[in-house]
Amino acid sequence: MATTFTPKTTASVGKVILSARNLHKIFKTPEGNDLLVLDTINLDLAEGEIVALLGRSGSGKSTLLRCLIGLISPSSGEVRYRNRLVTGPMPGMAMVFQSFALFPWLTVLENVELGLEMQGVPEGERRRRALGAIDLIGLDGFESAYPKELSGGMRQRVGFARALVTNPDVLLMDEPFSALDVLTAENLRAELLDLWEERRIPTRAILMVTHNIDEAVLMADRVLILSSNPGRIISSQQIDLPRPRDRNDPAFLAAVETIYRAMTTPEAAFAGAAAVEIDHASLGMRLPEAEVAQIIGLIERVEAGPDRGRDDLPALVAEMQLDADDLFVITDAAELLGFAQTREGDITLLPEGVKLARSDIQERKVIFAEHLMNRVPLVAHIRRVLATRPDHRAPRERFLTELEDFMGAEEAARTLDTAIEWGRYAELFEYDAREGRLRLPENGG
Ligand SMILES: Nc1ncnc2c1ncn2[C@@H]1O[C@H](COP(=O)(O)OP(=O)(O)OP(=O)(O)O)[C@@H](O)[C@H]1O
Repeated sequence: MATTFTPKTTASVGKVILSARNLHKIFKTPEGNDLLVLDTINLDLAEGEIVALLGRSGSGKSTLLRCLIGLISPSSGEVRYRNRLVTGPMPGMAMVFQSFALFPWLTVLENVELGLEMQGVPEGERRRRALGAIDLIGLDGFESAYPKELSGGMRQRVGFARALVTNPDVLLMDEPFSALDVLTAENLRAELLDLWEERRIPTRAILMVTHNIDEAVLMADRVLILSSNPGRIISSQQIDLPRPRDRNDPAFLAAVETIYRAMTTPEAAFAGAAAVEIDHASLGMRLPEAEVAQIIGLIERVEAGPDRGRDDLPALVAEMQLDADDLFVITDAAELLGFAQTREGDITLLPEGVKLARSDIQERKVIFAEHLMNRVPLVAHIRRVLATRPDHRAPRERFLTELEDFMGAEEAARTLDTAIEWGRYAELFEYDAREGRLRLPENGG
């Protein structure tokens, strides 16, 4: 990483429109334990700016957007929109969702009108404004179509039209382009930026959640990075590049590298990577959902690469045609397992990673097993429980229930499935998916 992006301090932004002060959000796990998801969030969204919010999966980005727009209340702290306390959805703010969130039984026009219906706008005006929004977002001719007749890109246009029809002062977007194919996403991004630049929409500030570093640098004036477990804002980078931005411009590439660096600090990386002691509390460590084949594939690729054992993450993303976020899941796993380290936007293999890359299949399993037992308390715990049972078997549910003390049900299932995949590969235990039962291997493993 040779070039360094030096953020300029000239932000042509106006007064604060939306702010969060000392915001905390705690969820209850099904077992009734507290899960701190957002910790002391202080955030200002000012007039004239597009802000992108980046963070690992599960860091709390969607939760933060939902608190900001008043869909859920913070556990403590406050959100203010134009200095008024936000206690529920209010006119002036609108949201675009990743999943489009359209009603399948309503036409395009009816879906778009819905935003206004909820605000009590009379029917005639509703129709007029909905047709205007449909026209603005390039959906004319599709007014009477149903969502199932539309492509993903057209559906998301409906999602945008439904938000824009309310003339939002603040637009919040939760990964609005991530479910679209590359070209469609690029096209919609450019159109939204045109509407914004040419002031064809009254929107004065945009906050967008994204997984995509390139997209953040392409669109945003400022990029915020949220850490995981709990989510804290750990970095704010100004992107003062003229628009339209050119991805090949060295300043653009330098900005991308700066964000990669910020995303590979220990705080940004997957929380739990440092928790290696086997105690009950660290059972609650979420595992990055990477498959063994992906972890080993990455390690082999880095070991065989031009720099033998070190590589640049943006270059890997480009070469492997992955989203940065998908790559981070794999690098987080490699880091957690003690095979590699990511710093300053680079991945470097540790000696054990090099050894793994150079070993044959059987040796790899042994190395993997050793690292799992030493560094993943959940795997060691499963082994221990199986070893102490007379029949050396235990249902998956038994561990799931235990994990749900620490995290939400979905997260618990994902973490357990990851531990099972890793442990099976390492031949530490076997799993019968049909019976939902784990057991020690016949030979004791
Ligand atoms: N209603 C809820 N009850 C309990 N836990 C929840 C709830 N909503 C979210 N969580 C938990 O809060 C954490 C943050 O979730 P959130 O969806 O905000 O993350 P995210 O950064 O948006 O993730 P992604 O990028 O994968 O969409 C996760 O651990 C999730 O399981």
